[in-house]
Amino acid sequence: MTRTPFIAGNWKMNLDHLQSIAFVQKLAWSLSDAKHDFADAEVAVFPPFTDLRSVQSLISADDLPLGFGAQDLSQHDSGAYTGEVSGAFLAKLDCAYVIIGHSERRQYHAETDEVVNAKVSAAHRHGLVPVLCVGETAEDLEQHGASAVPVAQLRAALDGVDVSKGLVVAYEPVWAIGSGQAATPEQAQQVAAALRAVLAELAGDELAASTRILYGGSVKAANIASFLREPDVDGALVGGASLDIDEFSSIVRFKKHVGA
Ligand SMILES: O=C(CO)COP(=O)(O)O
Repeated sequence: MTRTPFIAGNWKMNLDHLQSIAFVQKLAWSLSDAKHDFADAEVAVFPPFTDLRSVQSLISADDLPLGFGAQDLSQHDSGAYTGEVSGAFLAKLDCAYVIIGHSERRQYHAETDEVVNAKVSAAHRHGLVPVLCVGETAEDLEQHGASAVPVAQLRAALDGVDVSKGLVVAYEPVWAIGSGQAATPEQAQQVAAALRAVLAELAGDELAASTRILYGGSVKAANIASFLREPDVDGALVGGASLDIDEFSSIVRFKKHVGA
């Protein structure tokens, strides 16, 4: 079973819609000279909601080899939910993906496992592929080891969910996010393998073998190859380094080390 490597850039709350246009143009230019290297990797950006229309127009007008998605969605489809954004609206903007359950949403916006589960279903109702984030805090790591919390979060998020509707899992240890201290490739592999075992149990071996599991947390050009060499790590969810065009395109180029 081959899984196409996936390099995803989570811009978080950075770049307004005008900046996003200049950024995507430069990124596409920077990637174009590496086309032969990344032809079989998938690259996607996750801009703020307000940029999505601009990014969509640019990517479709110039037929750029980039996917895109949103950083969150509402668990509801429409109605009196001030400030929320429906998956239906994201689908209308051609988003392929939506990040769900990022630790910053869990931490600063009190998103529980139940809310994350409802959001995964909402994404599926609208044909969006969730990029489902799970990960342990430093405290969890110390008390329970690396896998326990991510595995529990995955089980809760997928309770009652039909995984065949599409799923990408991102393992992001909270302590590694924005800290400059990435997990070791061995830890990323250990947790990715544990997550894949849960997918096999819930959805069968075939779906587990075809679902991409990303690592996220202080990924940069200097360490991407070490993660992609691990058999169960299929790509990266990149935060800070996705805002630096040279760094992000170097990360994308490193995909050629997969399976090396
Ligand atoms: O949270 C992340 C991606 O979703 C990772 O962020 P950094 O790459 O900045 O550590």
